[in-house]
Amino acid sequence: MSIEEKPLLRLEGIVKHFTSRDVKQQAGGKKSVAAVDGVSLTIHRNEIIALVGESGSGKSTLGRIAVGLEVPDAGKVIFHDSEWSGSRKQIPEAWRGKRQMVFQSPHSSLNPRHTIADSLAEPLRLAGWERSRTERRISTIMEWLMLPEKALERYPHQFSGGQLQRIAIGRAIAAEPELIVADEPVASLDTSTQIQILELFKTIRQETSVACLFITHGLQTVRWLADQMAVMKSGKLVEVSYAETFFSQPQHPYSRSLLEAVPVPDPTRNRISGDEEGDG
Ligand SMILES: Nc1ncnc2c1ncn2[C@@H]1O[C@H](COP(=O)(O)OP(=O)(O)OP(=O)(O)O)[C@@H](O)[C@H]1O
Repeated sequence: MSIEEKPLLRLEGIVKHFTSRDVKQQAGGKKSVAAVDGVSLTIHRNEIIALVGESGSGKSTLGRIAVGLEVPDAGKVIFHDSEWSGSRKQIPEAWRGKRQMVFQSPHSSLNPRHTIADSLAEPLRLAGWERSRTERRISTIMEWLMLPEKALERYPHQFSGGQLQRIAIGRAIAAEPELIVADEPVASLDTSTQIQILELFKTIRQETSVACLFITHGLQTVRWLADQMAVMKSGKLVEVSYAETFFSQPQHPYSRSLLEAVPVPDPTRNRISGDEEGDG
């Protein structure tokens, strides 16, 4: 895979504070925690960056800022050549639908009363796609998800957790976004199901030019998926390295401690073939 030189998204000096209720009560005044504290990060088309770090280090907040779900207190979000640092209402119209989020729970993005066909078609309808193009796109996505066409008429409760997460990812990529932020998309799944989701991200990368910021606690999860590893600690980015370098020669002491704490198996030895969940 070749990564184009021109950045797709640049985060520059991003700062985000939250007022902590606990701190406020203890100190009797208004205090805040810096969830993100001066972070700059660049992502290119077709690139997968894994964002790792301990719980509370600011990964989700940075991801939410990258897709426009959270407004930074300071810093700039630059998408292609246009820049945003204001309120959510001021997000440039041309950015609409170009950045999508995948959440840990697929239930956050799938309506239990909608069929899978409706859930996949909705973003395309909002983007103004015509019917025949919509149908072709949905067929393609179902192939990537490895689900049969007949699954389109079913409802979320008729699928396993892993299948639902694949469908939620399919919905996120349906209208051809340029960036996906996936926030712990495999955290609640068993190992073989996790591998299926990671395989799906690989397929999406092969078939499209979408970039992905993949937030995870699990270093072993992203070893064979990520191009770059970005490591957050206490709201700051302490290392951004190519994955190969990161796993062989981590630069920052915190990266080394993360690697020491987690066994990193060779995923090719655990790879499964086929879909253990059947066709739903
Ligand atoms: N809406 C909010 N209101 C108040 N504090 C928040 C809010 N969102 C995040 N925080 C705080 O900001 C800090 C960073 O949180 P964030 O969820 O971004 O970290 P994280 O690295 O994604 O953690 P995790 O891996 O546990 O999801 C934490 O101290 C968290 O409690």
